[in-house]
Amino acid sequence: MSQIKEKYEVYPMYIDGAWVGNDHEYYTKVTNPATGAVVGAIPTGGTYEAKLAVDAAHTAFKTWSKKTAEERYHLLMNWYRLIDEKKDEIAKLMTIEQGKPLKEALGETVYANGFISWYAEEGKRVYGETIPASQPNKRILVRKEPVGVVAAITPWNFPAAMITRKVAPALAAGCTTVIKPATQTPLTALKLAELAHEAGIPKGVINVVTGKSSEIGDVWLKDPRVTKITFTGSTEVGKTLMVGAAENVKKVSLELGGNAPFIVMDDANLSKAAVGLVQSKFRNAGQTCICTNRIYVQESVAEEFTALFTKELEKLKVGNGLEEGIDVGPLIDDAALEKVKTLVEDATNNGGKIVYSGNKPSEENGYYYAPTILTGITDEMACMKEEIFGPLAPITTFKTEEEVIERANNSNYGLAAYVYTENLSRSFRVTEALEYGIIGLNDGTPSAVQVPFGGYKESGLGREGGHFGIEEFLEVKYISIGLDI
Ligand SMILES: NC(=O)C1=CN([C@@H]2O[C@H](COP(=O)(O)OP(=O)(O)OC[C@H]3O[C@@H](n4cnc5c(N)ncnc54)[C@H](O)[C@@H]3O)[C@@H](O)[C@H]2O)C=CC1
Ligand SMILES: O=C(O)[C@H](O)CS(=O)(=O)O
Repeated sequence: MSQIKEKYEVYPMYIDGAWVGNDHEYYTKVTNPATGAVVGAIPTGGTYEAKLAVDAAHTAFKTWSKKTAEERYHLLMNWYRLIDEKKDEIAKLMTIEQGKPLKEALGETVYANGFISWYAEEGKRVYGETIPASQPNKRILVRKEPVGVVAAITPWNFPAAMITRKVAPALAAGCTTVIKPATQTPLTALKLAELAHEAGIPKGVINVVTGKSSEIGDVWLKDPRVTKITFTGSTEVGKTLMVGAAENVKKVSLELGGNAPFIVMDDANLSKAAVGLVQSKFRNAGQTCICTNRIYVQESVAEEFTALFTKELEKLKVGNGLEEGIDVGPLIDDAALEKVKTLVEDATNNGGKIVYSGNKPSEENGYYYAPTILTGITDEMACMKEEIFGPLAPITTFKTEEEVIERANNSNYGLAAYVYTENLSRSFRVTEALEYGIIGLNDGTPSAVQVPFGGYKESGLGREGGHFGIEEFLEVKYISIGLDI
C-alpha cells in the first residue's frame, strides 16, 4: 500500500455515483504551487477505472437522455445553487491546487457556474425543424438528439470552468460524461462532482477518473460507446487525441493553444490599452490560452505606451494567492517556470532587453516569476513563436497597419487577438483581417458564457459557450415521412 495514502488526505474518484480508489495501490500527490506543500493525494487510476466510468455513463445514458429538458433543467439548477452556496470553499481549493489569487479563483467559480445556469436553460431550446417537402405525400422532420457518452479531458489552468463549459452543455443536451481532470488540479473537479451528487444528478451521468492520462485517454478513444471527445489543453495533445479519434471516427471538440497578438495603433487610447494589456497578459499569471503573447506597438507611440504599461505593472503584487491583495500567483510547476526563464534567455541573448521586472516572493518552493517587460524584440525570437504561458510581455514595434496585420497573422495559432484603436473604419479593417476566432477590440477580457469560444488554425476545432456550445453535443436526425394523401 502506497506510503502516500498513510501521509496525506486521499480524494477518491467518483464513478457510478460512488467514491472509489481509497484502497488503490498507487496514489499521486497534489501540491500547492505557491509553497510546494502536498495538499492531498488522488488514486492513480488507469484502464480499469476508465472502463468502469464508461460502463456507468453508458448505462446512465439510457435514462438521462430520456428525461425531459425541463427535468434536466431542475437538476442542473440544483447543482448551480449548491456551487453558488459553496463558491468560497471551491475558490480556496482552486487557489491551493492551482495557485491563482483567491479573487481570480472566485471569479472563475462564478464564471464556471454561469455555464451551468446558461445551459440548464439552453437545453429547453434544442429546437428541431420541419422543411417543406417536394412531394405532396411527404413530410420532412428534423430532430436533434444527444450524441451519447462524452469524454472530457481538461487542463489545470481553469480547474472549474473548463469542466462546466463542457459538462453543462453535454448534460443539458441529454449526454452523460466521463471526465479526466488535469493531474495537477483534480480537487476542484472532485468537489464539483460531490456537489452534483448532492444535487441529485443520477449516478453515472457524471464520472471523474484521476490517474494516468494517456492510459485513460486511450481507453476512451478506443471504446465505441464513447461518441465524443472534448478537450482543452496543448495543441500537441490535441493532435494526439484527434489522431486516436480517427480510428472510429469519434467526434472531437478541441480548445488548444494560442499565441495572441496585442496590437496598439497610433490612434489608440494608450491608457486604456495599457490597462487592457495588463488584464489580458497577467490573468492567471499569464496561463490562459487567450493571454496576450506578442505585443505590437506602432512606432510613434511605443515609448509613451511602454511607460504607461510599466506604470500599470508597478501596481501588481506577486505572491501566495491565499493572501490579501495578490494579483499574480505562481506558475503551475517547475517546468512552466523553466520555460519562461528559457524564453527570456533566448530573447536577451539575441538583443532583447528587460526594461522592467517586478518583485516576487523569496519563497524558494514557490514557482514564482515576476511580471517582466522585454523590448527590442524581433519576430524570430522564441517568445514570439511559442505560447509563453507566463507573466512575460515581449514588445516589438511596427510601422504600418498592413505590416502589423501580416505579422500578427503569421502564426499556426488562431485563438485570440487584441487591437486598440479609436478609429471606427480601422477597427473594422483590422478585426476583419485578423485570422483569429476571438478578438478583443479595445477589450482585454473577452471571455463570457454566452459567446462562441474557439480558434482558427491549430488553436482548435468547434466552439464552446453560448448557443454554439450545445450543438457540439447534438446529432441532427432527418426523418422523411411518406403519407397516404
Ligand atoms: N488551451 C488552453 O487553455 C491550454 C493550453 N495549454 C498549453 O499546454 C501546455 C502544457 O500544459 P499541460 O497541462 O501540460 O497541457 P496538456 O495538454 O499536457 O494537458 C491537458 C490535459 O490533457 C491530459 N493529457 C495529457 N496527455 C494526454 C494524452 N496523451 N491522452 C489523454 N489526455 C492527456 C492532461 O492530463 C490534462 O488533463 C501549456 O504550457 C500551454 O501551452 C495548457 C492548458 C490549457
Ligand atoms: O483555457 C483557457 O485559457 C480559458 O478558456 C480562458 S477563459 O475562457 O477563462 O478566458
